[in-house]
Amino acid sequence: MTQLRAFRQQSVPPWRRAVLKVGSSLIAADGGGLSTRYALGLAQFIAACHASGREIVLVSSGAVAAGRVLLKDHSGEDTSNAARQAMAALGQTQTVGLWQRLLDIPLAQVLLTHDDLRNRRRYLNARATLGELLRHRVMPVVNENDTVAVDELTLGDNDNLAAIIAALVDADMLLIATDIDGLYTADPRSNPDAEPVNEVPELTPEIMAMAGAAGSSVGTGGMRTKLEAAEKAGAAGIETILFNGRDSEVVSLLSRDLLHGTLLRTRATRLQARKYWLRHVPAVPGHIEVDAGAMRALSDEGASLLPKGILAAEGEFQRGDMVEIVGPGENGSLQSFARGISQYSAMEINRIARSHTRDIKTRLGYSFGENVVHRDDLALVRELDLTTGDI
Ligand SMILES: Nc1ncnc2c1ncn2[C@@H]1O[C@H](COP(=O)(O)OP(=O)(O)O)[C@@H](O)[C@H]1O
Ligand SMILES: N[C@@H](CCC(=O)OP(=O)(O)O)C(=O)O
Repeated sequence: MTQLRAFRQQSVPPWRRAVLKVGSSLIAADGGGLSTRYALGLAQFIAACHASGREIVLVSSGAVAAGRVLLKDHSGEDTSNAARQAMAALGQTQTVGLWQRLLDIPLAQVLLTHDDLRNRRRYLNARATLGELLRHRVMPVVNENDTVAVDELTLGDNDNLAAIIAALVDADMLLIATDIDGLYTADPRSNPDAEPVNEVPELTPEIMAMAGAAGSSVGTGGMRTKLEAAEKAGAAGIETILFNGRDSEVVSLLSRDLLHGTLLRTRATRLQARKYWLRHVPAVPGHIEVDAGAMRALSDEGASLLPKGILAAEGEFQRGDMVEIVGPGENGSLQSFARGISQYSAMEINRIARSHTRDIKTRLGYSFGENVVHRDDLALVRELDLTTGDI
């Protein structure tokens, strides 16, 4: 490749929690299995972030590339799904092992499929688990659950998964480390005149058209899936950074919040995006009725809804459903003043209504946490009226 124009230096917007996606092209050199060559610099970056109190969820590819080398004698050039899935299963332990060797931080393996995240109950469970891990300062290392996710394995799309995880954990930033300096106006491997794109204020069809396929033999999605990921993250109000994880100087500057790469901005703020989403997810028939104290706490104090203030649940909704929250209105009537995602089904709520949070476990035999509706999953009707939806 001829010498391309360099990316200029710019500041990284402030962040505290980020999802870092590391592609196969970084932890598995072409065809040679796993290598610490580039992973080491990225691990140092992670360690520096961790030491400064920041939180990172690592989405690491590389399982297939790692497993391929180990299965070589058996599979040869076998590219059937089953063979690739076997490679992924074999390579996954190696991938997490590699990160654990390089990092003095406890790591937790999390394998997910897109299907898991489309299912609202599993989505809540995954969110709770990741939240709990981060609270304990453990770094989750996420990959697709390739054993069951044939679609993902065919498409090889950890970029999009990373964006969904970023929204799931309410990250401030999506960091995508790859084998190229950033986005160019065209794939530089076939267009030597391609120009660097330092900043994308908004993802337009013209920008999307710049993306080509994967450049290396181990990478799968190419620039296209990275831009799709940025679009998804952007819709959740999260900005994306693309940078070259092979360039030790670039990685080390990133620890000092200096970027040589592409910053993909979003016009939506996280709050706007969340309220927009809360407004547009259809509510199921049914509601949670709360007392005047809970209504005040939710409306005026920004509190989450606890069982103590709940009088009853109506309808047959399930954990993860969006429901109306009603409280005392004029002349003894009920007034709908908020909507939110319920952590408990209607049946469960009726068993824990009026009780103290510490009694949830005794009453149900299990607990999904103290909040029946978490503040982040709740929007007041008056806020929804103010939201224009124009984001
Ligand atoms: N417009 C573009 N700008 C930069 N890279 C591009 C572009 N279009 C296609 N690419 C290719 O995308 C590759 C990165 O994607 P990929 O190989 O899937 O990496 P990873 O394993 O990190 O996911 C680059 O090496 C490059 O060849
Ligand atoms: N889940 C698979 C591949 C996922 C994938 O998206 O790969 P990449 O394009 O290198 O990020 C693996 O770990 O090998």
